[in-house]
Amino acid sequence: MTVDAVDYKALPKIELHAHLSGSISRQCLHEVWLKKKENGETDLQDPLIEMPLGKHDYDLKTFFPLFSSYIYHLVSDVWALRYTTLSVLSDFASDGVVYLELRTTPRAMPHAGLTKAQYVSTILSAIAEFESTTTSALKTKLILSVDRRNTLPEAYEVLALCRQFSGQGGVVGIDLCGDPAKGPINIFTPVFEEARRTIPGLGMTLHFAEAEASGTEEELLTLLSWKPNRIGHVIHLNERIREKVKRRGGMGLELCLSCNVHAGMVCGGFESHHFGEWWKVEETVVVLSTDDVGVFGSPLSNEYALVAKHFGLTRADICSLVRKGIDVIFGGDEEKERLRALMWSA
Ligand SMILES: CNc1ncnc2c1ncn2[C@@H]1O[C@H](COP(=O)(O)O)[C@@H](O)[C@H]1O
Repeated sequence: MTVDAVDYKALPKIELHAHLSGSISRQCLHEVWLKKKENGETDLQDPLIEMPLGKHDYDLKTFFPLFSSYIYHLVSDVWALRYTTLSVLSDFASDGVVYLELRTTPRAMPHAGLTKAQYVSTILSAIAEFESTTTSALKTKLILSVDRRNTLPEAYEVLALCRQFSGQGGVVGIDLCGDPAKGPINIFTPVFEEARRTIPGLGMTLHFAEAEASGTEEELLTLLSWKPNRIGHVIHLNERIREKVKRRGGMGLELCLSCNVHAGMVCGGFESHHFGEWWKVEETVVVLSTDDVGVFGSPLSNEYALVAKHFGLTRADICSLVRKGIDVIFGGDEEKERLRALMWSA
């Protein structure tokens, strides 16, 4: 059978690197805007004008302000948070995602009287609502992100929320994300070390070598010293760091092709993407991810189609790639069993 015969949407897939606010479709943002406009609650421009359909070429300079100066002003109350979360879940489910680890930076919404803990519990309630009211196979867990722009006390707040909502609560991991031009990140060492030491079963994933500025050997050695289970993007690393990543054994690599290509984070287009270098490396586990499907416009099914096209993966390669990802999820052994039963073996 040729690779063209794979139905990438129907292929049961796992998504491990998706930022909640960046995964909201423009149509959904437009619906939120319409309601706020009707209620006289916003002066913002229509999302379909601010972020026209088909525009995906945000680079690292234009990308981060999109959140702080636009999306966060639209998703600014419990109603919008619940509405957009349900829409994101529904989009992943319709794309054939059966297991999702959604990540988000806890955000208080003072005008709506929402604390960071209520932000997290609103999202967890939306996940529970989605799972109890649809027939979809999608199961979703949450990862809480520390932003590189955070202060140390803010990072400790994220840690406290991980503690509060981990276990049966639905939070399965902690992340470091945000603008790679901001730093240094070594101020967060005690937070991530404490997460590792004191919250049993909490996974750790870190944005790693995303840009030249965040790819210094000093930063990458610090990040590796926190002992992450997974790292994201993995672009600007030298041979020594590459060897260390391999030597760690079983490290998950969350690779986001469309994001990296559209944002100009890699040179040479899809066929030069470092997926080509990593996917056959036995010591690591590559997991294709969307990062911000609302911004970059490529659903996970398309990411699989892209690697098949640009790197010649066969149907068997695709099935084995997607199944291998199960080993590095944070959702526990029972979930791994469910996924092994669901995933196609070839
Ligand atoms: C290029 N890829 C990326 N690199 C680093 N951080 C990223 C990111 N994509 C998204 N974020 C982080 O996620 C936040 C939005 O989602 P949440 O409000 O947390 O759900 C952004 O503000 C940014 O800090």
